[in-house]
Amino acid sequence: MKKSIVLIGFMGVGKTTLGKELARKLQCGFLDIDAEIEAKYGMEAVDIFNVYGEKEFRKTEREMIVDACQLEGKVISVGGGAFMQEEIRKACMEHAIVIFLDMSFGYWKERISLLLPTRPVLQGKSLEEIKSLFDERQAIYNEHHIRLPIDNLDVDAAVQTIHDKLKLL
Ligand SMILES: Nc1ncnc2c1ncn2[C@@H]1O[C@H](COP(=O)(O)OP(=O)(O)O)[C@@H](O)[C@H]1O
Ligand SMILES: O=C(O)C1=C[C@@H](OP(=O)(O)O)[C@@H](O)[C@H](O)C1
Ligand SMILES: [Mg+2]
Repeated sequence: MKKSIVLIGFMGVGKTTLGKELARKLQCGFLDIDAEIEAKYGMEAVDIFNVYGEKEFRKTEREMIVDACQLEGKVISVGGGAFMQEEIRKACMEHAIVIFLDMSFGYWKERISLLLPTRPVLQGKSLEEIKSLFDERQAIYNEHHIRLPIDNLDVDAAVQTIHDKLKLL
């Protein structure tokens, strides 16, 4: 596998979880950009947003992803907001294989309580506001090479399906 694989999709759809397992199955390296950003600042994303602001988080996210997506043979999970930046979308689409993990809102909202404490972007928002954000973000995920509908798929099934789709490329 020469090109790296970049997993995109809304917060909490399983990019980090599946990325780790996919890398294990493909026997290649795994990079989670949020974990890299958190390691750089020595704090969690919620605190980076509070202390340095979202603008700084997005700048670091952009620099790291533009570099990482040009590496060979890695599975890379990016944050759900990364594709809002055109520079990131362009670099990933050019250099990597972009896989969109596509979950319906009905299914996603069952996961919300798991996500609230660690996702700064969700904090202080009503369910309607989160639904609007979810709908807005779907447009930015339209740029991808492979779409994986992910409702009802457990981690093993999702990894197997991605593996099968990659073989067809
Ligand atoms: N296929 C799945 N089935 C059930 N729960 C999942 C699945 N994938 C992820 N999760 C759970 O959902 C939450 C968010 O997963 P995570 O991988 O962090 O998503 P993301 O990186 O897209 O934000 C975690 O608590 C994780 O354990
Ligand atoms: O959607 C977003 O704007 C964000 C998603 C998060 O990553 P996950 O998609 O892995 O939760 C993380 O990058 C940060 O909290 C911002
Ligand atoms: Mg993640």
